[in-house]
Amino acid sequence: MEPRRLVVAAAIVDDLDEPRVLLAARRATPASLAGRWEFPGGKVDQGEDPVDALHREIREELGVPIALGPELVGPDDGAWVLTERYAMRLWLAEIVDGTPAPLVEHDALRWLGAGRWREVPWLDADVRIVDALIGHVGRASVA
Ligand SMILES: Nc1nc2c([nH]c(=O)n2[C@H]2C[C@H](O)[C@@H](COP(=O)(O)OP(=O)(O)OP(=O)(O)O)O2)c(=O)[nH]1
Repeated sequence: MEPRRLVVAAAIVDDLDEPRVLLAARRATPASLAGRWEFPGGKVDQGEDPVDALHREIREELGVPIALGPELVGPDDGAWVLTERYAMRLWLAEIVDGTPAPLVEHDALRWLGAGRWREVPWLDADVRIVDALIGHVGRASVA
């Protein structure tokens, strides 16, 4: 079987030192995923460094530069298996400059406030990752 293709994504928060608000993005494509929410990001190109790929994807999708915080290390060799075809690595991040916009692939962005991080219909594979993120951030105010 082919190894899973690596996807990289960002859990963009208002403040890396004290995260309270999380940015979720609603997929516009493909039809099978449209209307579900995810962490912005995308596939790592052949030979591309994963961190470089993440900065590139966020620039393309949201139009803003980000600074990365810690990685939310997953249980599958450090990654989070999404499907038979994809596994994802996820970093906490904050926006360095500007206002994000749903430029491609997404048709809405939403800042989820404290206590509301589960309140959108995340992609199936993301539900346990959101739970882990809440545990990692580890404050009652976001749980
Ligand atoms: N970006 C992202 N993809 C996710 C998440 N959860 C999840 O199951 N996926 C799936 C959806 C897609 O099948 C795959 C990532 O593909 P993508 O469409 O975001 O990749 P891309 O931006 O490079 O798109 P493309 O130009 O290659 O079509 O991973 C998530 O939180 N963020």
